[in-house]
Parts: sequence; structure tokens; C-alpha cells
Amino acid sequence: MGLLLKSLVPFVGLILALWFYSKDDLKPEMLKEKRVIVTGASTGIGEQMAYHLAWMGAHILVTARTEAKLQKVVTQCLELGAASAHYVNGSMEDPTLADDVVKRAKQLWGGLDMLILNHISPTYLKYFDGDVEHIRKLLEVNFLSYVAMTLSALPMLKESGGSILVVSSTAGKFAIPFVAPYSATKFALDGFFSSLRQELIIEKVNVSITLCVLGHIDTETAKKTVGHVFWLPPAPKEECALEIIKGGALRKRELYYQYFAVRTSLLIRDWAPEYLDSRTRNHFIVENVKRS
Ligand SMILES: NC(=O)C1=CN([C@@H]2O[C@H](COP(=O)(O)OP(=O)(O)OC[C@H]3O[C@@H](n4cnc5c(N)ncnc54)[C@H](OP(=O)(O)O)[C@@H]3O)[C@@H](O)[C@H]2O)C=CC1
Ligand SMILES: C[C@H](CCC(=O)O)[C@H]1CC[C@H]2[C@@H]3C(=O)C[C@@H]4C[C@H](O)CC[C@]4(C)[C@H]3CC[C@]12C
Repeated sequence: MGLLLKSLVPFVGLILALWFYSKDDLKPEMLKEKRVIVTGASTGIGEQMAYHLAWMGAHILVTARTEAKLQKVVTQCLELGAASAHYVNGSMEDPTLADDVVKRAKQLWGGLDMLILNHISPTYLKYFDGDVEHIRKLLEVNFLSYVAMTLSALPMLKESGGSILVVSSTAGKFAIPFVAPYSATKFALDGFFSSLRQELIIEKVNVSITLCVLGHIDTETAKKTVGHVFWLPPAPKEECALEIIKGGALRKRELYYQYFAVRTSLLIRDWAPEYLDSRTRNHFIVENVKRS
């Protein structure tokens, strides 16, 4: 026992030292003059990411459906110090939009350094009611359009040694009730982009893919959708947005926000899945959840 402890202590010390010294930090200069597309940037976390990129001096192209909101985001980005700011409005239900957005970036800047995939189609939080059309729509907007944007952007990203940031959720890593269609699209993102990352590494392509696994965040949409059914407090969208950019700029494989809560849940998921299921169910006020 004594021998085991004696050999374990230096080993644990070494691991801790390695972890401490390997902790990189984001320097705003890393994003200066970088050419970045942010999808779903008219509100919420996407809008906040655009503002962070702006004060760091990036070139920004934002997209979403609502033109009036995008115009305001662009104006604000320019005031904050963006190298340039533009928008393309349209719905990712339209299969041609992904390519149009990427083409606009090429036309504006001649290249691309970072692709931030963040948009989602409005979703509900309720018992699954058999609405297969809703699943189809969410797969189109939350998943297939991410794939389409990636395909269009890859040649430019290969040229620049750029990065792809995929905004996902704890609902794309473990079982959360009342979001079945949405959860399916987020699990699909993990499968697709984790496999693609492997291929890029095998082919020695210098494009990083960061999967961002987020917990509950205080966006207006989240407040409206889950305020009355989920009793754990949400984390701030501004900080969340900065962590996502940091994770992408540092070319992390995965990013967790809120770090401790998400990491703990993932550890429990692999060792005691039934316990995680029941702990997650207990975070919901089920009597407030709609049935249809
Ligand atoms: N908030 C949370 O608690 C959590 C969020 N996440 C993830 O974070 C990301 C951002 O979420 P959040 O900021 O809360 O979401 P919001 O609802 O605030 O923003 C969604 C964005 O997507 C755009 N959008 C909606 N439909 C379409 C469409 N058909 N085509 C193109 N754009 C569209 C919206 O703009 P417009 O309506 O103008 O088109 C908006 O800009 C998402 O990927 C989400 O899954 C993950 C875990 C938790
Ligand atoms: C509250 C959940 C987090 C539970 C945990 O233990 O980590 C959230 C995980 C998934 C979230 C939903 C989601 O990502 C889809 C929608 C996104 C919208 O912008 C806000 C509403 C959502 C239904 C959102 C609500 C919180 C979660 C269920």
C-alpha cells in the first residue's frame, strides 16, 4: 500500500503539472483580421460571438433569417472595431443558402479562416408527439446545412489552415427528455464531425474541428422555452460565446461549457448511465411540460 502511494503521488503530480502548463489562453490578436462566418448570429449566443470577434478585430460575415436584426448586429460589430462586417439573410431550410454564404465570403475576402456553425431551427420542449415532419425540418436546418456549409468552405479552410466550430449541446451527448427531435440532430453532428476530424487527421489536413458541448444558457429563446420547466440556473451567453471562440482559436477537439457540470455528467454517463438519466429527469418540473 505504502509503495503504491509512493509511486502514485509523483505520477499524479506529473499529470497535474502537465495539465497546468498545457493550459493555453486566448490572445485577442489571434483573431485580428481573421475572416469568420458566424451562422445564427441575429440573436443569442451567435450574436454574442459576433460582438466578441468584432472587438478582437476580425472580418465578420453573419447569417440568419431576420434581415433587420442582422443589420443591427453588423452596425454594432463595426462600432466595436470589426475589420469588416457583412450579412447574408435567408433560411437554412433552403439547400442553396449554405453555398451562397460561403461564396459571399470568398467574394468579400478571397478566403476563410473560421466557420462557426451555430444556427438552429426553432424547437419545442415537450413530450414527443410523433411529428416526423418536425424531425425532418430540424435535420435539414440543424444538421444537413452544417454539412453543406462545411463542404463548401473546406477548400478555403484547407488553404488557410482554418477551423470549424460546431455548436452542440449536452442533448447531443446524453439523454435529455422533451427534446427528442433536437437531440437527434445534435447526436448526428457529433457522429459526422468526429468522423470527419479523423479523416482530416489521417490525410494530414490542417483544419481543426471543435465540437462545443453547451449546458443551459440564458438566451431569450432558452428563457422562453425552458424557464418554467428546468430549475437549474442558466449560464451567461456572453461568457459562453467567448469560451466557444477561445476553444476554436486554440483548436481544441471538444469544448465544454459549463465545464465542470458537463464534464461530470459525461463521466457519470459512461460509468452509471441510469443514475445520470434519473439525475437529469429530476432537473425538470415535469408537471409544467406540455403534452402536445
Ligand atoms: N440556449 C441554450 O440553453 C443552449 C443552446 N445550445 C446551442 O447553442 C446554439 C445557439 O443557441 P441560442 O443562441 O440559444 O439560439 P437562438 O434561438 O437565440 O438563436 C438561433 C439563431 O438561429 C437562427 N435561425 C433560426 N432558424 C433558422 C433557419 N431556418 N435558418 C437560418 N438561421 C436560423 C436565428 O435567427 P432568425 O430567427 O433570424 O433566423 C438565430 O440567429 C444552438 O446551436 C443551440 O443548439 C446548446 C445548448 C443549450
Ligand atoms: C437544460 C438543458 C441542459 C441540461 C443539462 O443537464 O446540461 C438544455 C440542453 C439542451 C437545451 C435546449 C437546446 O439546446 C435546444 C433549444 C435551444 C434554444 O436556443 C433554447 C431552448 C432549447 C430547447 C434548449 C433548452 C435548454 C436545454 C434543454
